[in-house]
Amino acid sequence: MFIEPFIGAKNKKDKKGHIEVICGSMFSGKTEELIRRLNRALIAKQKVEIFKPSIDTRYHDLDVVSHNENAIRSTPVNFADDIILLAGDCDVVGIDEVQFFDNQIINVANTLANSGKRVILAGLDMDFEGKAFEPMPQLLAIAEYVTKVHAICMKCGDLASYSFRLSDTKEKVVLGEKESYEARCRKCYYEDKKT
Ligand SMILES: Nc1ncnc2c1ncn2[C@@H]1O[C@H](COP(=O)(O)OP(=O)(O)O)[C@@H](O)[C@H]1O
Ligand SMILES: Cc1cn([C@H]2C[C@H](O)[C@@H](COP(=O)(O)O)O2)c(=O)[nH]c1=O
Ligand SMILES: [Zn+2]
Repeated sequence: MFIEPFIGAKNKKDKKGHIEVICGSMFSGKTEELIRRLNRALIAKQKVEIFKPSIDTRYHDLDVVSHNENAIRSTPVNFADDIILLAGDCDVVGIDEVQFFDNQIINVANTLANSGKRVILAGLDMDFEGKAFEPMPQLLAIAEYVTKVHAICMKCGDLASYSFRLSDTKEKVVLGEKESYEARCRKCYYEDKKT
């Protein structure tokens, strides 16, 4: 379990910001872990703002919702830069589904952290083809703290780090849930991967 480097106790005016990234496959618990950290910051009476890309309306227009229906209120944004304007004077910024932002999210994360905020980003590290999901590799590079979480392989029950797409669609962005994707371990993912 991730132990927060500091939470509410530090003197606000000389607080240093930093970036945390939570990554992994679909169903690996990224959103649950994001919600857990944000709820703990709220308990510590920190001012928290949460964002998600407006493209992601799978469960709810406003809430960030995990696959097991944990939820936290968020602000959907069209562009990464909107987050700078909307974050205001908060202490903690949480962003879910970061893989759906363009590379400007890297500058946004740095700007927020450099202004003293704790920035927590959650998203897919790989797409359905088993390739890096930009801009995640760059976010991993600039983060002070990285957590990779794992799902359970739907074929063999081992730990899973791949998101296997059940349909033949080749577009990179296809929103979906259990009807469209399965968490798989390396072996089970490559056994059935379409070339
Ligand atoms: N194959 C799976 N492996 C692990 N958890 C799964 C799986 N399929 C469904 N779940 C559910 O998904 C939850 C995690 O959901 P969530 O935090 O939204 O994941 P992510 O954001 O990584 O997609 C788990 O607590 C569990 O209830
Ligand atoms: C692998 C992969 C996934 N997606 C989509 C499918 C879901 O809508 C989200 C991921 O959600 P989660 O919270 O991580 O379960 O991304 C996609 O568009 N392209 C892909 O390659
Ligand atoms: Zn497997």
